Amino acid sequence: MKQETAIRIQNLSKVYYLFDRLQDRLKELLHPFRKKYHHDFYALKDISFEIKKGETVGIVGKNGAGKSTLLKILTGVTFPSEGEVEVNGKVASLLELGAGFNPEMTGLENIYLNGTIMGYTKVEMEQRIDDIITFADIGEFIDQPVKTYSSGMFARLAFSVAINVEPDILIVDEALSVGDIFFVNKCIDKMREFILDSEKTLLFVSHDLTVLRRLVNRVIWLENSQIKIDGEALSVLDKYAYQFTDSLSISQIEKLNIISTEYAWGSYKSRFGTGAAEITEIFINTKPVSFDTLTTLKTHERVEIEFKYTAKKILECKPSVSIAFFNQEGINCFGISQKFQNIKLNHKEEKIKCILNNFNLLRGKYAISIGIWDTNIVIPYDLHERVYDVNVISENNYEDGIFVPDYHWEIVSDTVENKE
Ligand SMILES: Nc1ncnc2c1ncn2[C@@H]1O[C@H](COP(=O)(O)OP(=O)(O)OP(=O)(O)O)[C@@H](O)[C@H]1O
Repeated sequence: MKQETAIRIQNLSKVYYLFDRLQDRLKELLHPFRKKYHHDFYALKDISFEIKKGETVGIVGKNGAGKSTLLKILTGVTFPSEGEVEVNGKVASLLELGAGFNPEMTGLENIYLNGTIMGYTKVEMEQRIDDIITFADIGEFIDQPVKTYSSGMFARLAFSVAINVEPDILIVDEALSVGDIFFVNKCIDKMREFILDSEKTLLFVSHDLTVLRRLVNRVIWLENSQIKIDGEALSVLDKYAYQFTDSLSISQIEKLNIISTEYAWGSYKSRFGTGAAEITEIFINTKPVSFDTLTTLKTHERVEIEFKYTAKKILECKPSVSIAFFNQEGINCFGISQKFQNIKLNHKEEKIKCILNNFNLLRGKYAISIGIWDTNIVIPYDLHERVYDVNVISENNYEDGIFVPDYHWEIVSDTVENKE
């Protein structure tokens, strides 16, 4: 079945008129022969893309790249200078702080105001009001004017309204960054619930690449008002992140390709790299593992992770290898790497083993990434990103959290009982 279009943008540009001096604006307005005093500034230049229903799309780019302008056009807050915009479905948005809210009205009044803007009747909003108030969790402030809210409280209310009005398309612009970690996680869970429905579309702008990795399966990278790359999330995010490493030029970044999509069946699993070397086999505690095995590990036990690799061509550079464990929230619980000065990258198969003497992650599901890289761990040759699933069992019920340090307890007080 052909997926329907949620958003289609064609040759979209947004031009702002910039004036060197304040009075130039007035001079231009009043000039009898319409003399130009401004120069054009393109916040967006000739952007085209299509988003299908059910897609979850992240937008990244440095400050001023044009991300907010794009979302403002999609939500009708501002208009395009050129090009076409087509949006199919009910849109709820969480744009920059304050947008769509009346500061003089209470939180409760603003909920109804937003509902009306979205096309809901008062009765329809009354059916949703309890859910909105419960999720926002801002206590008695719901009856106070929103001008008295902290930025975090404001984001709570705005997100709660946006997610609870059952939109077809949810557009979120960075606003969550002001929320505390608990609220941000709560919002991410809610957005995951939202995108489970294959008809729903999410468009999410963030500078937080970890949050994006957890949420989206496609990323559009904006640079200098244009699309630089539009593609599979993990691949684009990694390329985006690499630009911040001094040692890699943009031309090298362009050469990074997904070498296999063999494992890319979950939104968090992928395999990519330049392909100069390839990991061929992986064993955990001597058992071979693949993308569909689930390995059980026990806290405090010795764990051995072994892998084989071969290089496709002879490389001068000495390789580095890495292993990382991610929990279900996508948090990197630990990552360890090693440079090997004494092995060469050539056609010979090499075997590497990492021994974790006292494995200290606590109960839960984790995904392991394993990679072979250049010496500085900047260019991946073959990176299996969160491919190998493990289930960790912890027998001690008095230990909880993500990991347990190497510890013991001692009684240091000098009481009679203790001396016995
Ligand atoms: N009303 C305006 N008048 C003139 N220039 C504007 C206006 N609004 C935005 N711009 C400019 O357009 C460019 C894109 O701005 P935009 O807010 O879309 O960037 P962004 O990618 O969202 O940045 P950030 O990450 O800082 O939020 C910037 O250079 C900004 O200065």
